[in-house]
Amino acid sequence: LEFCPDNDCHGHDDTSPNAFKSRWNISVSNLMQDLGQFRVSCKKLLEAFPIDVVDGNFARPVKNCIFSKSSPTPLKGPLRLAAASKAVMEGILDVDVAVTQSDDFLHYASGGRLPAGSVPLAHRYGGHQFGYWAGQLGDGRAHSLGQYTNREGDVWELQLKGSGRTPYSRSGDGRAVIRSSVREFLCSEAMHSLGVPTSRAASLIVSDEPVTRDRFYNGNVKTERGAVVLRLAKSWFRIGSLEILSQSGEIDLLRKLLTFVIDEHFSSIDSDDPDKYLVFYSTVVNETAHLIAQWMSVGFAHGVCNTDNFSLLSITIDYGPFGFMEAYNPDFVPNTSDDEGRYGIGAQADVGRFNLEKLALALGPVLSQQQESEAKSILKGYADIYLKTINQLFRAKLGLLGEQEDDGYLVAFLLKMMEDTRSDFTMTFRQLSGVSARQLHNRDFTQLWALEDLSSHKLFSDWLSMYQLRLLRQHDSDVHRQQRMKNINPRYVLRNWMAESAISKAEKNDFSEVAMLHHILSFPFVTQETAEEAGYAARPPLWAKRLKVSCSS
Ligand SMILES: Nc1ncnc2c1ncn2[C@@H]1O[C@H](COP(=O)(O)OP(=O)(O)OP(=O)(O)O)[C@@H](O)[C@H]1O
Repeated sequence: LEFCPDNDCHGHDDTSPNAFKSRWNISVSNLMQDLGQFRVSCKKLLEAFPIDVVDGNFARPVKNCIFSKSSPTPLKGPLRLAAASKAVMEGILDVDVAVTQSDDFLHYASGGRLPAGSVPLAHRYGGHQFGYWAGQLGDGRAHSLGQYTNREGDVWELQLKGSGRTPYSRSGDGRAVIRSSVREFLCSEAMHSLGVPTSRAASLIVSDEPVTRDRFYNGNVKTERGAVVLRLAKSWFRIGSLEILSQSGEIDLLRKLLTFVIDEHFSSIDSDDPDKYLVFYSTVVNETAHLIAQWMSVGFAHGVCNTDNFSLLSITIDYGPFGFMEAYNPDFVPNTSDDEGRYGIGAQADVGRFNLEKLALALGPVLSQQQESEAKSILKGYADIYLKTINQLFRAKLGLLGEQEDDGYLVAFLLKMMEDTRSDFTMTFRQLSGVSARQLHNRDFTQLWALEDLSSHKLFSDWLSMYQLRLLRQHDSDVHRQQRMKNINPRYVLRNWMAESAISKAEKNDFSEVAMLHHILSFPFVTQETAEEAGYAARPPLWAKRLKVSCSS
């Protein structure tokens, strides 16, 4: 409810700037209304690191730098604003969201014009992809515009994604299509509202520029259209940012980057501590375990957990072929590109450990032998941190207070029944949040479709008796339990079919459904009339089963 003053918010359809202003009753006096005043700085990044200044965005191997200077290639017009996040524009960038309606904004947010102070940069990184070292990757279609320090004093790094070739584009065209850009815009904002650490998205601009993609890698090449997302994060550095320096023996630069990241983003680490890299490692291990547990608690499968997509700040980055699990299935794979299920939902915690092992290897050259062995012990603790966190999160999802001996069993029992009955992950927890003790007692699940599915399990009554007993033992009011549960079990997540429906309209320049989803998913815990009418909490439509998500973007 962060940005909505109306506690009973049932969604709002009118997303025009005037409607925004009257609805939120905001004062725009201290928000920038003229984009000419918006200023970023690249000073810190330019001063901290050697920069590759070779001119031109031609693909090449790059050495001894962290960034290359690289200018965006403006999207070919006509340009259209497909979506803007008021929360990001006003809450982070101090800019009145009404300016997104201007012609100027279309150019600033798609690479045609640069904000004051910007020296656009492409970041050099590498990574392990699907288990193997892939060598130099880097921002092949993203440009960092610079850092913005907002009124709160928070520093955010702005990036355009889909803004043209860079030295890291390899054989790529530097573009992103509407389909994947709508997904990134909607999902990163939705994840924020779910309380999951993530990059943010300010806007989505679409163009008529033709972009060809072989969507399912089957030779069926189609022309789509290019789009650019203006996105931001406190930092875009990834595990792969360190790996490339370590792999290519650039150890001074590795130290420099580590010092920068620690000084800027890990304020609790003492820069004089001889174990600072180890403390840094331990923090990333801890936070990555938490992040993946949070993904699991909302049924989110990232889809491409390569080390170049794992942030050093442990935020979710790179929204590609992700998916929210519907029917509960620990083997759920959100896309058609991962035949082996390497990045299936149930494999994410293990893949997290694999990536953290690669991080430890990348740190190897700056660690003593003793520290390297301590890093190994730290990684051994990862599983415990993950299990402790996930148990906590799932206990909370069931409304349990404190921790009792059989809680783990109660959760595991429920998940097994969900797997057997293929009950919907999101709605099973959500509907459990809404049932009273009396309804539980009477097994009254009328119109609660996910619970009806679940209760078809032959052991459901046994589980329910255990659950009721557990609730009775915690001497909690029914109302409080339900409220707690409703605040953490979302009613709406970005299901693939919802995104697909909005995308097919956006591809015809109708952005109404993107706006509606964006708004609804900003309040995922609040029942909203528009969302109910759209069927977002109903059983997924049959056509949803035929949908496929590809990695091509
Ligand atoms: N169309 C493209 N043109 C140039 N480079 C590309 C293109 N698509 C992907 N790449 C590059 O391939 C690598 C892997 O792509 P991936 O899809 O994981 O990243 P991304 O979505 O482009 O970027 P990010 O992780 O910043 O969101 C990255 O180095 C990326 O920049």
